[in-house]
Amino acid sequence: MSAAVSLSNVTTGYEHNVTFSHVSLEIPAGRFAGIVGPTGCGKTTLLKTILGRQVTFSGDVQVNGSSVGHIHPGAIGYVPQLGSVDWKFPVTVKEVIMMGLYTNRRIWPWPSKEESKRVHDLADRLGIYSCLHHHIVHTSGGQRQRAFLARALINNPQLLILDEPTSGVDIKTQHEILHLLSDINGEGITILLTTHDLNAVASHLPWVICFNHGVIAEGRPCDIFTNEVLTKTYGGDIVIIKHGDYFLIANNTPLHLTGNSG
Ligand SMILES: Nc1ncnc2c1ncn2[C@@H]1O[C@H](COP(=O)(O)OP(=O)(O)OP(=O)(O)O)[C@@H](O)[C@H]1O
Repeated sequence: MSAAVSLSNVTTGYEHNVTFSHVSLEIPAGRFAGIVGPTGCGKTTLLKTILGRQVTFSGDVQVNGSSVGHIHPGAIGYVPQLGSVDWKFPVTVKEVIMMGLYTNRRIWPWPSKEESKRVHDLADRLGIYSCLHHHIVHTSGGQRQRAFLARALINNPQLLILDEPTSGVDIKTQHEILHLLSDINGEGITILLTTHDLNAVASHLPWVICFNHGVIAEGRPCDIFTNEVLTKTYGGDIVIIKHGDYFLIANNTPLHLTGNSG
């Protein structure tokens, strides 16, 4: 497999603070990988580095064999953390999807017939056709995630990057989103996402990268999710419950349930 993403000795951060240094990482084309690690460990910064939106202090970042500064804006689809989106902005689901078309620095703002068809086809495929004309504020977390996924896919990217696509939705919607991403990956699109949900990674993703200001380990979840690696990544308090081929990762902090006895 050729590399969809290649980081060589990359150091980056904000002003004088280094977020990670001398990171080297290769994502082969066609991979479906999840990046996990504690809050503030640099996962979003890593994604922004791959997107070419993060100033690097040193090192080299390549996407599909080209330096990240030289790739076509539509070549990477990006779904940001939806927690950072201003939902009061008056747009419909259809307008959110169409925003993806404007990366092409076009002058004419209206979609062509062919682009309109693409918007409708994608909405249909992602299960949001019926809410295309709904204001985004009136949609559910799962529908918003799908709308932004459609926006990211509208230019037929080879690489799809998602920042916490499973946060803020219920377990069923999480599974649906991960199934959908797995289908999209099956069509040959490389997918890289971040998540805090280790169990979702364990059950849906073929590859995991444990990150904490650098790559701690990477591999198949069944090989990588060990006490040793998770302790190195999170600093402890993680237990892994194994049952046959299945495993469950839990926080070791005792849970004190308060009763209603008053
Ligand atoms: N724009 C910014 N300016 C200054 N520091 C920043 C900025 N964005 C992030 N940081 C800092 O860089 C570090 C890494 O942040 P980053 O958002 O990459 O972590 P993360 O692993 O994605 O966190 P989370 O899981 O909470 O989303 C943190 O210490 C954060 O405070």
